[in-house]
Amino acid sequence: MTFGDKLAKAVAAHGPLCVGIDPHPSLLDAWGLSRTAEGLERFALTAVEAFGGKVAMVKPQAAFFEAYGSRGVAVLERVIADLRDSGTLVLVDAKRGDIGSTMAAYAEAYLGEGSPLAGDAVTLSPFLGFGTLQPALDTARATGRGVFVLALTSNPEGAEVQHAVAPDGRTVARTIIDFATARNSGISPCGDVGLVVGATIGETDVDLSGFNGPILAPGFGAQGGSVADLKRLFGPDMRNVFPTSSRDVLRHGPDVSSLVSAVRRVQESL
Ligand SMILES: O=C(O)c1cc(=O)[nH]c(=O)n1[C@@H]1O[C@H](COP(=O)(O)O)[C@@H](O)[C@H]1O
Repeated sequence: MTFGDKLAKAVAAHGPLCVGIDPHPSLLDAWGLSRTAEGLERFALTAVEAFGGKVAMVKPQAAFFEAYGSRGVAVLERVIADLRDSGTLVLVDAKRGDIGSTMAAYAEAYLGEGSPLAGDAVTLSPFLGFGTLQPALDTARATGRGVFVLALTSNPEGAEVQHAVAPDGRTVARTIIDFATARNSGISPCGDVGLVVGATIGETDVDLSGFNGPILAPGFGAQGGSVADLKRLFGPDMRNVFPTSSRDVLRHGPDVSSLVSAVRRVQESL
């Protein structure tokens, strides 16, 4: 199965929502958990219980696990394994990007067959040059996994880099979109190179109509992005758009049924 096949199956079963597992220290406090690896584990496994098998994709944010060292990384490995067992796609949000030779090692860690940190996809940063991501694109293609490449991020600072104009007259974001479009060309039902386009980017004239891949839309929920923003940015059918929300769902924990209800409400709103 290609990554596009997996996405299509997941969307048909659950709709396009992605939910983030971002164990912010303040959320551990709010859930009555300690800011320790044990607290992290309880938080993350509660989220897995609530979201596994109920949404198309779950996005654990790696840094919140790495903050607890090797024990936190072990929790991330368990989260990835348990979610995959539940049939939910896992997008590991590690935002990797490095020179090509080192990128091959990141590719093996997050996309390699049998790696304990490999989910179904990983987020990548292309700001060392899109070409440096090639080892990850190749590993993803070979293992039926996917990547989501930052293009127009949800944070206000993103524009200073992403709207900058290259000597050929294209913006940096346009260049990234064009590379991703070329890589996905001709693949059905959609390519394995996704883009990250924030729900909060406001008015933009960036044309995504030729892009044949999934789009992750963060900024939806806690950062202010709404369903109306998604429709304005991506059109009414929102084909292959995966809005992702972390805090706005997680704040309903630790009660599993409250978390599930929050997910259901967001799914209905979409
Ligand atoms: O790649 C991402 O996931 C990402 C890209 C981006 O442009 N903006 C963005 O917020 N994210 C991530 O999406 C999540 C948003 O969390 P909430 O604002 O709590 O919904 C965090 O894990 C961010 O790291």
